[in-house]
Amino acid sequence: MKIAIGNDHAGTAYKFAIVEMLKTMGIEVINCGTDVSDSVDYPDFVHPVASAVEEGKVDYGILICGSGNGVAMTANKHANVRAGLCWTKELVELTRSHNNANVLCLPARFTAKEQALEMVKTFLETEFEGGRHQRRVDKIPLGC
Ligand SMILES: O=C(CO)[C@H](O)[C@H](O)[C@H](O)COP(=O)(O)O
Repeated sequence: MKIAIGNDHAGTAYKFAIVEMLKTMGIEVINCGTDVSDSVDYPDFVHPVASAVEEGKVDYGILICGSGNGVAMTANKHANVRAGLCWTKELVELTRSHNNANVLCLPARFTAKEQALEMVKTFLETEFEGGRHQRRVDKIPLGC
């Protein structure tokens, strides 16, 4: 499995913790985020992750900013990207099982680091249910 990860200055510390965990799980990680805490603009670090998902270069994307909203809004501009903003394990289960999310967006300033790690694990372990959810996901793109 291959994952692209991106973050702004609010998500740097969480990014490093997530990358370390993913590597111990044997997952290849492409780091598209900033590695320092100097102020940056999140879209600059989101588009490379969303493009990698859109083009099928990675299986999933993970994005982290302060609230999670900016990265989610940016990623969802890309075709075939379904980015879900989650702050509980239950929301992660739902965004995978019902929405077939391929990008997980995390709010670093509103969740504990341990909880963020648990949410990433849940994201990778939860399967899309298909069925009625497939029909709905198929209707998400404009023009459908
Ligand atoms: O949460 C964010 C975008 O949705 C970003 O992390 C921004 O950093 C946030 O808007 C706060 O900005 P600041 O420059 O860190 O004060």
